[in-house]
Amino acid sequence: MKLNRPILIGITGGTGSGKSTVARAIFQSLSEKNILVIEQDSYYKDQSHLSFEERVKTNYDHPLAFDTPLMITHLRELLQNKPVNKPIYDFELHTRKRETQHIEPRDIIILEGIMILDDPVLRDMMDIKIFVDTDADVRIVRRIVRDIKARGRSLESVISQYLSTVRPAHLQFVEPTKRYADIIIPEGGNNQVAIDIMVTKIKSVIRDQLIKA
Ligand SMILES: Nc1ncnc2c1ncn2[C@@H]1O[C@H](COP(=O)(O)OP(=O)(O)O)[C@@H](O)[C@H]1O
Ligand SMILES: O=c1ccn([C@@H]2O[C@H](COP(=O)(O)O)[C@@H](O)[C@H]2O)c(=O)[nH]1
Repeated sequence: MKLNRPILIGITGGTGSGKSTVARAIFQSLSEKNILVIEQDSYYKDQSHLSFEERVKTNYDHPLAFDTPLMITHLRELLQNKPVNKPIYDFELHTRKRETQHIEPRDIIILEGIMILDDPVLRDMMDIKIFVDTDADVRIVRRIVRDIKARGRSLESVISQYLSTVRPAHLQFVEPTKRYADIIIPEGGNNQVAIDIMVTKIKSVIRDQLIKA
């Protein structure tokens, strides 16, 4: 199948809300496997010019922490069926790796991240916008487990970062973008009814694009 142009689906929500889990569930439920998932996290700014101590102090929940112009450029290229070299982010070192990942364009592109509905240019590029809505207490518990297991953090550092930057920035920048979503999915990946509705909608957007092709 080759679509007239690739479809871009945005999935946002707070940290630990289940964005990646929803992206995976949509991928698994679609028989069409020409899908690419891009994490906004890959586009955190390069901080190799800073010392590790300085990098730890960065507010990673502020829109300015991301290299949004580069992400928009890459998404535009993918939507024009061109390949890109995507940055790779190292969460333990808080900076970009030297190597990049070569990504070929696909018919369906899922972009997931905490701040993807904040930028009006990015919003306008999306065919479907999803907000995964999960209570803050559930999200922080999930984040503690994940950050200790997968991102090399201590319990104290996760709690201190959550209270100083993650929580205030969530209320200021992430939560307000809910108003831009086409659909709000409570509880994320285990909400099979919402996943089925999204898959039906994605199939209808694919059909529209096939008719235009
Ligand atoms: N509905 C759920 N029930 C239980 N655990 C979940 C659920 N959704 C996600 N998780 C777990 O919570 C953690 C964060 O989920 P993830 O999808 O990575 O969130 P996000 O991408 O929004 O940060 C992961 O370890 C994941 O396995
Ligand atoms: O160097 C970094 C970069 C980011 N973070 C935190 O990651 C989350 C976003 O990732 P999710 O997968 O959506 O949870 C964000 O809240 C940042 O605080 C970090 O800790 N260090």
